[in-house]
Order: sequence, then C-alpha cells, then structure tokens
Amino acid sequence: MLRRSSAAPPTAAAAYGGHVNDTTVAVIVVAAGSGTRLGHPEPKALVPLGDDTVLGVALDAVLGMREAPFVVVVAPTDRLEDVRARSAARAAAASVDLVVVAGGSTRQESVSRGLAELPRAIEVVLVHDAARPLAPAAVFDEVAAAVAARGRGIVPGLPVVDTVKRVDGEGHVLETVDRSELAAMQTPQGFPREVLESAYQGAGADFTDDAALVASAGVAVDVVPGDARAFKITVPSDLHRAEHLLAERVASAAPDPAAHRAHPAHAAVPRVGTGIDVHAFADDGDAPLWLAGLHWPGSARSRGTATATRSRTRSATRCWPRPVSATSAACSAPPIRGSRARTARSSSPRPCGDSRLPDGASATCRSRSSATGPSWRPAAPRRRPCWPESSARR
Ligand SMILES: Nc1ccn([C@@H]2O[C@H](COP(=O)(O)OP(=O)(O)OP(=O)(O)O)[C@@H](O)[C@H]2O)c(=O)n1
Ligand SMILES: C[C@](O)(CO)[C@H](O)COP(=O)(O)O
Repeated sequence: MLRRSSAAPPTAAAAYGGHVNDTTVAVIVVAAGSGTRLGHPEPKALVPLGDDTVLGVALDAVLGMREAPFVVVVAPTDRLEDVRARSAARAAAASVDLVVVAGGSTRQESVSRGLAELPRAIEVVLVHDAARPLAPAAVFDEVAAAVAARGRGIVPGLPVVDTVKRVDGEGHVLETVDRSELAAMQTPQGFPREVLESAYQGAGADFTDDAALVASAGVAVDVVPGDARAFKITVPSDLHRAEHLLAERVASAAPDPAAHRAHPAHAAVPRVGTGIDVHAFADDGDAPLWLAGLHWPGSARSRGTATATRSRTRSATRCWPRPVSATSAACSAPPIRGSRARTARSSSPRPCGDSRLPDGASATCRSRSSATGPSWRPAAPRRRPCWPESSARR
C-alpha cells in the first residue's frame, strides 16, 4: 500500500471538523442519483434498506476496509445536511475522515465533484456506487491493493452468464456476441490518483463508468474478480433482493446480545432450559397415567384428562432459558423423579420471556415426541427444543 510520508495539508475535510488520517487511499461514494428506474419517492441512496438506508449499508462496507480510507460522499444537492447528519457519527465511530459534497447532473459530474475534495496526500482513489450497498469490504481492500501494486486502473467484473446478442432498434437480432470476452463491470473501481484526475480533466464525452473514461484517455485498466453481492440496485426487484440478502446476513451474524435486544426478529437463538409441569394425582387410581404425552404404566392418572395434560405440555409448558451458550440450546423434559411415589414436586417456574430473552420474545417448549411414543424413563430425560416464539414465526 502506498503510504503518505508527510502531514497532510489543510483540505476541505477541515471544513467539516474532521482531521486527515494518515492514509493515502480515498473512496468516493457517488450517491447523488435520483433512482428513476427504482421509482421510489426518496433518492435511491436514501431509500430504506434493512434498518438503515442504501447509502448507510454501502458506507458500512467502506468503513470496514482494512486500512481506514478518506471518504467523500457525493450526495443529492437538496439532501446535503441530511446525509451529513447521518454519516458523521458513523464515520467518527470508525475513526474515518468523511466529507459530504453536492453531486452533479450525471454520474461523471458527481465523481468529478468528489475528486475536487481529495486531500493532497491521497494516491489511490476508489470510486464506488452507493447503489451497490452489499459490495463486501474485502473487494475494496483487494482493489486498493491491486492499484497500489500495479499502478494502473483496477475494475471488479463478473463473467456474463447469458447469451448476448446485438439487436437493432426494431428488435431484430443482428448477431450473437462472443461472451467469452465480455465482463459485467462493478464498483469499487480503483485508479492511481493522477491517472483518474488527468482522465477527468481531459474527458470529452460522458461515460457510464470510470474505467471507460480512463480507457478513453489511453490508459490501461485491468479486471479483477468481482462479487455477486456487489450487484447494483437499479429496479425494485434489486431492492427486494438486497433486503433479503441483508436479512440473511444479519441472521447469520455472530450473536450480539445488544443487537438481539434491539432487533428481536433477528434473534434466532435456541435456548437451553428445563420445563416443569405439576399436576395432582386423580382419585380414581385405576385410570392410566399419561404425562408429558407419555404413558406411565403402573401409575395413577393425574387430574385432568390425558388430552388436557398433553396439550398443556405441548403448548404451555414454560421453560427456563439457561443460556449455556449463546447459540445452542434445548429444553429438557422435567426430571420428576418422585412422581411414581405420588409426590409431585412443586416449583415456581420462571418463564422464558424473562430478561435474558430478546425484548418482546417469549418461549414455549414444543414436544417432538408423539403421545403414543415409548414410556419415558424419568432417569433419562428426553430433550426437546425450545424456540423463542419470535424466531419460530419467521
Ligand atoms: N447524477 C448522478 C447520477 C448517479 N449517481 C450515482 O451513481 C451511481 C450509479 O448510478 P445509477 O444506479 O444509474 O443511479 P441513478 O442515476 O440514481 O439511477 P437512474 O438512472 O435509474 O435514475 C449511483 O450510486 C448514483 O447515486 C450520482 O452520484 N450522480
Ligand atoms: C458504474 C457502473 O455501476 C458500472 O457498472 C454503471 O455503469 C453505472 O450505472 P448505469 O446504470 O449504467 O448508469
């Protein structure tokens, strides 16, 4: 990685109260587009995504880079203060210098405005679409490292998987294109700073990506493997896909008790617990005993019908969450050792919906045993899963 050797001069960053970190890498996040094809009332970057916005999720990846970069967010002109307010705390928490500037009427113009904000010390510039919020931080790291190592433009790309045809304005197929030489371009696209700046200064046309603009200046650009998650949110189905992937990512992330309290719907954490269901014995000693859905030969029936006992056991047995580990748990059947001696132990069960479960979640034990299953040996309690209701509903 290229490193800066002297202190950075004052730049626009200072205008936002920031300080320039000892970094030579900048990421320009272009977020000033309106998202016409998405058709949402908000500009695309400010459209909600998960508990955040499209831009917020994109920034999380940038702020997750191995080396903290200098960040320029290019925002819709009429939402500058909003974007500044949303980004400031996030950047401060990551100890990253971040500035927000107004975009232009084309993507190219927006990138150009972002370039104007770079501190002198920056040597490698990555340009990223906010509209690709799920591009992993690792892609940013790889692109930045490749630019520094090769000293040329680096673009992440994916092979084209469909057959591609050239079609005329009337819908007539003209030819099938050899896709072995085609790749779909993503962002972040990275360049040595002087290459990108001089290409932008000399740009004679409008290009859809920075690689095309740089190539038009006669500078070579290399492709590195892209990432399917770096797809661009363009139309509504892309947004649904992003929502789905983000929810999966949140659900599979390492459990964080604080996060689970904040987002109980995502708290798919099995719990360990012990359930106790206490019944008095019936007076008619000849009736068979069914308890916990199991037949107890030689024991007298408990008060209430067998069905009632089974259904209570299945649907209402409370369990004690005993979180031996945050990720695995089961609810064991009650060790009613004294039941055969007709002494039912009493206890004060603590329901699962206590402070150790996510807010709003309570738990029930669901028996996987059948009512006609083998007699249960009290000495070897069966283990049954115990699910927080919020996750069982998902
Ligand atoms: N004047 C513009 C146009 C686009 N972009 C940004 O460039 C990226 C790629 O653009 P695209 O997905 O095409 O976004 P929009 O122009 O917003 O979409 P549309 O063409 O559907 O209006 C987006 O992150 C977008 O915010 C920008 O900063 N300034
Ligand atoms: C830069 C880009 O994301 C690369 O694929 C793309 O060219 C910009 O989006 P557009 O929708 O093609 O304008």
